[in-house]
Amino acid sequence: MYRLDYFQQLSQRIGNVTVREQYDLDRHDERLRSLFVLTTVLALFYFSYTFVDIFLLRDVTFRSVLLRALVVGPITVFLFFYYKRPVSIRRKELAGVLVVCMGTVVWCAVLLGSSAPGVLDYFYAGLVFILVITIVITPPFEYSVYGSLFVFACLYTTIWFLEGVDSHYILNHLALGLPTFVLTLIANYRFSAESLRLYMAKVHADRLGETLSMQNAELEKISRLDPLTGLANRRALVHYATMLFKQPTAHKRFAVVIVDIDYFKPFNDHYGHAEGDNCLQAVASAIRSACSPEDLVCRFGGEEFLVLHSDSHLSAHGAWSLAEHIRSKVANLEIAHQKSPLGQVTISAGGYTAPVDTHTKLDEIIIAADSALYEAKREGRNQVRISDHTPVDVPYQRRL
Ligand SMILES: Nc1nc2c(ncn2[C@@H]2O[C@H](COP(=O)(O)OP(=O)(O)OP(=O)(O)O)[C@@H](O)[C@H]2O)c(=O)[nH]1
Repeated sequence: MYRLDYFQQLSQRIGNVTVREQYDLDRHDERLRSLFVLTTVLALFYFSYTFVDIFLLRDVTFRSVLLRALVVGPITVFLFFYYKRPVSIRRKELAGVLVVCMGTVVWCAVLLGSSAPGVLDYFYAGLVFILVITIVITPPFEYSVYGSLFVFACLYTTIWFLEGVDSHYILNHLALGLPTFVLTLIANYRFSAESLRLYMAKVHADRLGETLSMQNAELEKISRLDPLTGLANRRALVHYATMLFKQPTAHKRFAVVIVDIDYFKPFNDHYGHAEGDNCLQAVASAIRSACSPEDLVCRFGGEEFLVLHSDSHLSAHGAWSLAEHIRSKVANLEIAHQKSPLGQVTISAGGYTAPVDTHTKLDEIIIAADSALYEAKREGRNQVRISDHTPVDVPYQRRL
């Protein structure tokens, strides 16, 4: 039996646990809910049959009431309490099957003492116990097999002791009992295997979903990074600025500083493109180290960088200090540049500072900061300028 596909699948592993353990854990609540409902319905049926006993088997009425009330009743109550205990759903289902087996024994015991003529017709109802164990409760397949085997054995042992039974009756009974036993077990297997297949499909879909969302997060991260310098790119800048300006905190200010490497074309022409790339990387990390971790530092263009800094007490002087700090960090790299009148790689920086406002437009701020940068370039490079003009006044415009 344990070679069946269903069991092989159950013994596979999902991470540290087996499929069986995970399946039981994940579907505990759903299976328990249906156990509660089914047990209630079955108990109602079972106990209402006391009236059938009274009507059909008058000679065993007392026995019927006594056994149901003193044996099956307390066991059923106990079963409901057991369902609430923190044990695996498999055990609860097994407990359900055991109670049905117990109910069968009691039912057979009631019938055994009767000499009423209707008992032989009534005995056919015993097959319902098999239906309950295989199809109604649909416990795990193995419990279904053991449970229905027990019920089958119990019924066909009892049958010999009923009054008025002959071999024709037993054969007739078997003609219905045997197919019921086998076919309902097959139905249980198909149901169990199909539920497991659907569950596994869901597990795979969930896993795929997790992998995809991790990959998406990774792609999202990559799509916001400049591959050469590892800094944020323009896309990240737009995202960050949108978030910053969307929720202005009272009295919060911001500064944008645009940093441009001086005489970078001659550097590239003289030292080559690869050396130009190394220089860009070194300048990028110098800028990053001059800023705080909360600042957005992005590669804005070829040899241009942009810093977006926000601070409640930021003044034009604060923005100037930040830009100046960046300038000196780059100067301290002391990267030789024979084609620059300054003899080494330097930067010029232009900044703009203003209060954070929902009406702030990133392109207007950049125009203002760029205007300051233009001034720093014009005045000899390797220096910083900060503007706090309204951006519309600026004479120099650039594309974003
Ligand atoms: N190595 C390298 N060079 C780049 C990259 N992106 C842009 N550049 C170069 O950067 C140079 C920019 O030169 P310009 O805009 O003329 O500016 P500049 O020579 O620095 O002059 P000023 O800014 O006025 O001091 C060009 O030669 C571009 O080819 C890059 O990713 N790697």
